[in-house]
Amino acid sequence: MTPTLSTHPADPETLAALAVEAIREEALLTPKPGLVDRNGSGGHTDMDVSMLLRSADSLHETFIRLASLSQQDMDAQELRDRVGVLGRIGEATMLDATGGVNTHRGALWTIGLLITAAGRAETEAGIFRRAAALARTSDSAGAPAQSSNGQRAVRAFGVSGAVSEAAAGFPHITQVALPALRAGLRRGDTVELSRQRALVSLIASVDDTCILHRGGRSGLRWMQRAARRTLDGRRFDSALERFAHHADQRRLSPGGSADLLAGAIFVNSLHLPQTDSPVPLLQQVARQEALHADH
Ligand SMILES: CC(C)(COP(=O)(O)OP(=O)(O)OC[C@H]1O[C@@H](n2cnc3c(N)ncnc32)[C@H](O[C@H]2O[C@H](COP(=O)(O)OP(=O)(O)OP(=O)(O)O)[C@@H](O)[C@H]2O)[C@@H]1O)[C@@H](O)C(=O)NCCC(=O)NCCS
Ligand SMILES: Nc1ncnc2[nH]cnc12
Repeated sequence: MTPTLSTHPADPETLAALAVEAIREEALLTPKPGLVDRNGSGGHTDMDVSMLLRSADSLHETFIRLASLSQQDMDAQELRDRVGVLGRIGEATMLDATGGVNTHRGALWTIGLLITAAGRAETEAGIFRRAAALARTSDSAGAPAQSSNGQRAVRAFGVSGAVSEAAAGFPHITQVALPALRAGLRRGDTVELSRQRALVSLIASVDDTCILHRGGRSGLRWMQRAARRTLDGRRFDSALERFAHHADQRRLSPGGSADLLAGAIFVNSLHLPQTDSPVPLLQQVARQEALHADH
């Protein structure tokens, strides 16, 4: 059963359970273009859905420890350094759980920053602001020693990758994924359909270094145009199936968009007020009701 958030500031256990659940829900969402889902391995040869679920579960302890940081007093630099230490332990634990396959490095980065921020922030805007400030603070341990596919793509194509997305306050979550997700739910679409539309909206606009690494600039252009056509077409569900089929065949995988979708699902599950203005009493009551109605 999906965990519920009954108090705020939230307790680390609940936040961690919601974070793991968000990553599991992204993995299970089917169909998805190029990504691992319940239908198969998409454009990948070294992962399947059970590996993704195992990887998500392996991050639970790291998320508890990240969320707990906000309960301790420390300055911004110490907080960033401790997040870095926990993040690297989390990456090693994930790689241990997957036999060395990079399943969720990006998800750990994105949700790791968001969960650290969520331990203290009382609004959604506050979470993104705190997470961005954390991402902009350099880690005293320095940059990761090993050059990644993502870093190579950032250098080769001059795009902004996972680090810049976070430093800018996750604009693709706040301005693309969350609005698409919520518009779908408001229209009465199913949760699954709303998440699929949010994912395809992300694919249409993110400079995803996973796609660039596999397919170069032309691969990214093809994915973004196919995503746009899928959103604009009349039958979203059949267009999505065709998109998924062709992306799988081309082995173009939007791993960055998948991680940002998981981040959006996580933040949405917190049911926090979206802005910093004082929360009207009625809204507080509505939030409590929403939390209880969800489960
Ligand atoms: C700072 C870190 C993020 C590491 O820095 P790095 O520069 O190495 O990061 P990147 O590689 O650039 O990005 C990391 C992952 O972020 C996802 N991503 C890609 N594009 C975007 C984007 N535009 N916005 C947001 N996120 C994005 C992506 O993750 C997914 O892809 C992974 C699979 O990719 P890959 O390894 O290339 O695998 P394959 O395609 O399968 O390879 P082949 O088979 O073809 O060889 C998968 O994990 C998805 O999650 C990027 O990979 C950060 O990690 C770091 O500093 N860590 C240190 C600890 C720390 O401070 N942590 C703090 C928070 S806990
Ligand atoms: N569903 C998925 N398939 C492949 N890589 C991913 N990274 C995060 N989620 C993923």
